[in-house]
Amino acid sequence: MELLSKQSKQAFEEAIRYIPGGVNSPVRSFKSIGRSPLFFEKASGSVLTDVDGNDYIDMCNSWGVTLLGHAHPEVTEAVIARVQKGTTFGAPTPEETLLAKKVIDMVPAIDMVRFVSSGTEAVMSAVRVARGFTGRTLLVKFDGCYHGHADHLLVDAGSGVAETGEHLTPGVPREFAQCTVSLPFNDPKAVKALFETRGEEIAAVIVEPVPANMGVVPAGSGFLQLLRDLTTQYGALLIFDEVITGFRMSRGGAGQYFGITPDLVTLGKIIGGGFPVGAFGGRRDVMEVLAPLGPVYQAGTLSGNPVAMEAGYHTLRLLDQPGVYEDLARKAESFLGKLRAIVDRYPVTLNSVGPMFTLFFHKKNPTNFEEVKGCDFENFAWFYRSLLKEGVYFSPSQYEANFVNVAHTEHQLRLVLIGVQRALSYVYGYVDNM
Ligand SMILES: Cc1ncc(COP(=O)(O)O)c(C=O)c1O
Ligand SMILES: N[C@H](C=O)CCC(=O)O
Repeated sequence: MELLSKQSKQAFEEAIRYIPGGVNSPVRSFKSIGRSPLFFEKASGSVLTDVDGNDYIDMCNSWGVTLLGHAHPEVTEAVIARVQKGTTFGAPTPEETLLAKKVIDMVPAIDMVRFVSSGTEAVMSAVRVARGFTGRTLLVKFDGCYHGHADHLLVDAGSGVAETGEHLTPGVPREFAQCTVSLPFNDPKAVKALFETRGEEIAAVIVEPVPANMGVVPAGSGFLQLLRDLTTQYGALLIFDEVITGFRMSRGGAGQYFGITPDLVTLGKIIGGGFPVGAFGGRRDVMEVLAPLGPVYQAGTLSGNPVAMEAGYHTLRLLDQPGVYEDLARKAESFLGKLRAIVDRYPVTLNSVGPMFTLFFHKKNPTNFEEVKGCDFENFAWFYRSLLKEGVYFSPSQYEANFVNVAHTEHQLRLVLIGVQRALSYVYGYVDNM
């Protein structure tokens, strides 16, 4: 059965004439899926509607943004009211302090916070702060983790960079990349060896506490604690990149979930309530190096934009109602248990932490980037195309995560399970539905 996507195809043909590859961020091009991308018209709750009028249950959630579901009425109402009063002033507004107080209240590791306009900016700025604070240069990251597209963070990165198969993207000077060391994830020996030889040069270790940009790959027991211990011992900072895990793994993010307090935290996605927002925060003495208080420069015309702040504040306020995280955890556990039972019948594995998950077309649960690279990408693409026909929208790459959100109903999740079951049976039962 063919998915009716005439309007999406036309929209794509038009877009590629004006926008490189027809998209403004590479993974959404469906390059690794082997078909043209869908173009979307609207979304509500957990249902996306494309320009041909097809509905999909959304497990991509705009790459993890829409934890409350799309177009939550209370967030929408607050945003409309704010827009009517002017959308940007390039000057401070009380909304920024309101959101800052909420973030500091929810995330134990954050004493002070600054807002920017994307996750990339948040990470780029946090790394600068770490270098300014320590007076050191070297940044340690992990293969397959993605921290946005700032030059020195694209070394052996996950997400769309992984699809290129390149160690470093062209356009980044080698000299910049030499300021970053990327180590295999879940390899304590490699981390210890680097600290023993270059510990005094290391400004910071940055890690996704639940890596999601090589698909979801959980940290092994004690790995995050080792990073905490070594950074403390050598006077380096520990940065948790919580652009995905923040306000998702728990009220206080992954730091609180794992009981580890980093020096700096980067945030994005959920914090903007669907608008372009990022944030970085952490220890007061570290954050105080920032201009205008201290010497480390960082700025942004639209930073702290009042509409985005309003959306973010109401999103966090709604997430912070009693029982929200408990209900989400219960729902995710029940769904993922059933999903596991389905995929166990195929040469496919499920990695999950909390409400985040990836189906890997691999017989063994991957524990690092090299193992993810061994997946059967052709079968993933076939599965993905089949799943779209079942009305389910996963993140369109083997190197990405999917999310159970607050808005998913039991019925929708049941339909996802049925869709996955049918899509897998097409792939492995060799039933031709193409
Ligand atoms: C962990 C992580 N850090 C940073 C980023 C960069 O965020 P943005 O795409 O908003 O620039 C992303 C996602 O893109 C991410 O998943
Ligand atoms: N993996 C990225 C974010 O988490 C995907 C978003 C993008 O690159 O457009």
